[in-house]
Amino acid sequence: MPVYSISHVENVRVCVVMVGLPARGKSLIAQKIVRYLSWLSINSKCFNVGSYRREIATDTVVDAEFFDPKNEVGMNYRQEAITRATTDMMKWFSDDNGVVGILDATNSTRDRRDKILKLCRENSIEPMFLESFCDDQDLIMQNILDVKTTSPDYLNRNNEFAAEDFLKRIKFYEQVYETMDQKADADLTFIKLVNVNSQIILNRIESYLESRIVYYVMNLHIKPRSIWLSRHGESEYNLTGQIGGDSNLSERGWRYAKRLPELVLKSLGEENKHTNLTVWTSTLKRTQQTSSFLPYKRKLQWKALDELDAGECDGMTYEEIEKTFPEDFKARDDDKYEYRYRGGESYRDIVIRLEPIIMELERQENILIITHQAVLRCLYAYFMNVPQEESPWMSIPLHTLIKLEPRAYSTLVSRIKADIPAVSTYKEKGTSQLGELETGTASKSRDLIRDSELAK
Ligand SMILES: O=P(O)(O)OC[C@H]1O[C@@](CO)(OP(=O)(O)O)[C@@H](O)[C@@H]1O
Repeated sequence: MPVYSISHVENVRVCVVMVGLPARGKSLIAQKIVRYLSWLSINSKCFNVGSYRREIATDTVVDAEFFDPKNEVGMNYRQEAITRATTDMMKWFSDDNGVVGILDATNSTRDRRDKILKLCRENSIEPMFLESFCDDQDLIMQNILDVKTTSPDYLNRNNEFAAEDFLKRIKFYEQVYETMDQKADADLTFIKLVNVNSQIILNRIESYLESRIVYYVMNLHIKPRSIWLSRHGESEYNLTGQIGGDSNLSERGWRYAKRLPELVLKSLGEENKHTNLTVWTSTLKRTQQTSSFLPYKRKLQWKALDELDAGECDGMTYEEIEKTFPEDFKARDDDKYEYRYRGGESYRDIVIRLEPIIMELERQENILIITHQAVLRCLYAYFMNVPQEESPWMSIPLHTLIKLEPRAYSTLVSRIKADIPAVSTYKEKGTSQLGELETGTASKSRDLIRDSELAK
């Protein structure tokens, strides 16, 4: 049976129109919304007007003066770029069943916003304006240094030139910028974030989909932090190849539990060794036993982090499942993301129950999560933007600590192996056999996670 999501039930299509001066983190917010909604299977796409402008304005110098509102050449190119972006977006809504399109540009004047509004209304798309208003000079400078100095606009330019030129560009935009206003824009649906989220103004949020986006952006923060992910140590069920259950750790699993504090310290590095982590586990014994030697006071159990419920297959090996329920076994291999165990769950079901976890993770700072193979795949897929058809097939070996460092436009991944062997719990498509013993040190070619991998 198909599982419906909000976008099927409501039949609403939303165009999120970003608003704000340059260097206000608009692109970052836009990309995060797309990643979050895509993870929830809501068809969403970002249309970055700057990329369109770079494609067309190739025969002119693009420096700060290009953005002078009195510069006719610049204005023409910018007009052409927004026209192309909105045309592509409308085409995407109709041809590709788009649900949430994000128009990532400054959209800084009321005149420009009125035109977009009109276009949305003509195409029966709900416009929702999302302004990032920021007058905190430190935040602005940080954004310029983090992002703009690496922008394609400043290829082969040094950072000093880039920062100075960019400040000039902002000055030109300030001449015409009109912020969203509760009186002047009273009829519009909008969210106004003031200095990231120190103040949030909401106006006419109507659909459920819009309210999900509001709730998500309200929880975002930009403080640097890391998230550590680990499967529990090898369990007794892992040794016998049985799935599910609530078994204890094996002798090697306990060894991993004892080694884990050392791995975490190594990953924190000397200068951060006193960082206080919060540890999240599932309610199952194997994750709690794995966390038992960690010196951190705050340890929380989440039911939502429990392993995929295998229903009638709980406690069976893959071979037994293939013999007892051959059709189910094949159906799962054919579409592992959607397949729901008899009386149990699918990967899609896990994603749905993990949503509050993702929301809380966005709010929190340094968290170490000890959970299970399927759950970890889903969490990893969110941070690394892994497509649905791939995520259930990712190999996430036992006895390995993964560190994620969310950055402006990517998430940095590193991992430390404990050097304690463990069985493989990885089953390839088309077989009921599990892989060979993991040595706990070597990387396997099928691993989708590579050291220092970057995900857009
Ligand atoms: O989706 P697949 O690849 O079957 O992986 C999920 C399975 O991983 C297992 C191990 O085989 O996780 P875990 O080690 O956390 O118990 C099973 O319990 C679970 O059903």
